[in-house]
Amino acid sequence: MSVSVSENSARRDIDATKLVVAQTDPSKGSLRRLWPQIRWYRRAMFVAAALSAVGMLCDILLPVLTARIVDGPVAHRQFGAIWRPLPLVAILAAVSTVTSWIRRWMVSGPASRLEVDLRANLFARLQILSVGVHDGMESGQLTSRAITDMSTLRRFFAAVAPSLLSLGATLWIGIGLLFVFSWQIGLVELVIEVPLVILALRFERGYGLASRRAQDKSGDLATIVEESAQGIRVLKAFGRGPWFGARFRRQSRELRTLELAKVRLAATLWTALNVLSASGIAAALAIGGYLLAEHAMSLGALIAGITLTTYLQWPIMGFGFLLAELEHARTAAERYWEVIDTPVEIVDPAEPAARPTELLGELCFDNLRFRFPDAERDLLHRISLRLRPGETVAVVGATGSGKSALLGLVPRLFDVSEGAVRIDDIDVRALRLADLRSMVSVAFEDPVLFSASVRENITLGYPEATESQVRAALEVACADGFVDALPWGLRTRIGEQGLSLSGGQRQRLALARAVLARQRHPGGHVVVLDDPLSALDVTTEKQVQDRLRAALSGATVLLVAHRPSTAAWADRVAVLDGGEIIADGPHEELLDTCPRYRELMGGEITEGATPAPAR
Ligand SMILES: Nc1ncnc2c1ncn2[C@@H]1O[C@H](COP(=O)(O)OP(=O)(O)OP(=O)(O)O)[C@@H](O)[C@H]1O
Repeated sequence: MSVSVSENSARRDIDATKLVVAQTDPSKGSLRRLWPQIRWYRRAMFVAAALSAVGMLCDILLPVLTARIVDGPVAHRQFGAIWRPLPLVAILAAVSTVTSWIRRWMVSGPASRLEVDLRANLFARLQILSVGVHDGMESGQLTSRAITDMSTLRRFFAAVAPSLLSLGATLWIGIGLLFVFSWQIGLVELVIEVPLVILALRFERGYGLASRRAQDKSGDLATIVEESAQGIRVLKAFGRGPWFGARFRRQSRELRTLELAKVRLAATLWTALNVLSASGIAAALAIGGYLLAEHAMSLGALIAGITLTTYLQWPIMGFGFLLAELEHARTAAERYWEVIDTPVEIVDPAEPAARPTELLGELCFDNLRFRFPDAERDLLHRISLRLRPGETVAVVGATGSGKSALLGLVPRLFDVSEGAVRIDDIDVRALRLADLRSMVSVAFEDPVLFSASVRENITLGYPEATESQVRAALEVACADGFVDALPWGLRTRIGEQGLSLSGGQRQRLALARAVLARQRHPGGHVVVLDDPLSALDVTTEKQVQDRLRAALSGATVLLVAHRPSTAAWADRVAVLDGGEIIADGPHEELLDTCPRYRELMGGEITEGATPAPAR
């Protein structure tokens, strides 16, 4: 795969992500850390909260008007005057309805944009995280973070956060009004707030934990679905569909248990809130009835007090629902930050070296040592190898000897632990990643294709390639024949990971992609090929090799070879054994002089083949 993709946009995204991390303080709560990122959205959120509060206030003022009517025209039997406050009642009802509509309409656009922005941020971060970090991440977890968690955050900022703000305001204004009508009823409602706050705090802790477990589990479930879709051939061939199905059912049942635990917690809270608000209404009725009997309260005030207490039932109950949503959002934000906070190990240097104006393509591995971050010992050590500009060198070694890792050091998929990889005498770590990757084209043994057209897949490293350049690259990879035979030729969309193509066809498209990326830089260029012809039959391999030689003329090529035919094609072969290069020379010469090489090339077995030593 060529890695010189959309360099400018990648650079922009990287910078944007750095900014996000710099602006946030990891010691703060996960939702509070989003505050600087949603600066542009805050106004919409506060306006939405204000509109929501206005709507609720209108609803609260209705009982006040009712009290006026009862204590005024009704008490004084002036029935003709009853109609006078009615337009005001209609206006309050209309304002409540209209503000609710405007709030939804106004906030939906910005909230969706916020979701898109956060998702883009997450994706940009994933793009710059190193291959090693990706190796340790489950694809389903990433999918659920990028899709479900971001939707949860949108819902939170669009509806939950404004409602929480307005609900708090409504509760306090409602209680204040209650005090106006009757301090006794107001006091009852105020006392109810104390257990409410205690309940909310306890619920928050328990529900937050349950919500985190459930969201993680749903990521695990997504991973199983993705793995089963990608590995459907293996599962069918080995008849292991039922086994995978049982795994899926087990995880589903675990998710159900976690979700039920959440429901139980929420149900307990809602029941407690119900009891609290019903107790409030009962107490208000008892106190109000007593005061009315004692002539210490008017009938209008009693009606207003009871209606207000009943109305405040909704904010109290709604509080429970909003708290649950708040916990979902907090968990979603936590999972978002986990990705954003993952350290980026492979980054641009602070002061990058200039890209050589005329690249010669000399590639040098300078006494390097390499160990995977989570590994206990070095995979490669004392590696020194120099490729002259335009030279083709094959790396041959036993399976697992570190050939792919060695190749991955060139475009900085991994970084050396010691020593250096240099191109034209410049340490690859001194170059901007985008510059480096535009100087290096890569094709892997396991070709990755995307669910896009054949053309889009091939031009990944050179989107502006002309039709004739694309055709030339296809011809080099001997892929023109089968591509022409596809229903829509180059425009044919291939399935996810190119699964509708054979292994050899996919490999040839990946090779065409690397060849095309090389054409973008006609001068010196470095091409890294990780055994890209392994799935081809011998005749096609020979044909591709002949064409590759012409197409890659002038480029420095480092390739992994397993077969003698591929090794013989190179100018020189480096034999990797026990983490070191034990021999280096032309294929024929090494066959004569290096027993280990003979063995690797399928000759006689020699004694003392060395595994990578412990370091
Ligand atoms: N991200 C990683 N973290 C730790 N170890 C890894 C990682 N990736 C690969 N390895 C290990 O490093 C060793 C070398 O892997 P590498 O893919 O470079 O071998 P290779 O020589 O290319 O093998 P093959 O010929 O089978 O493709 C293997 O033992 C592998 O398990």
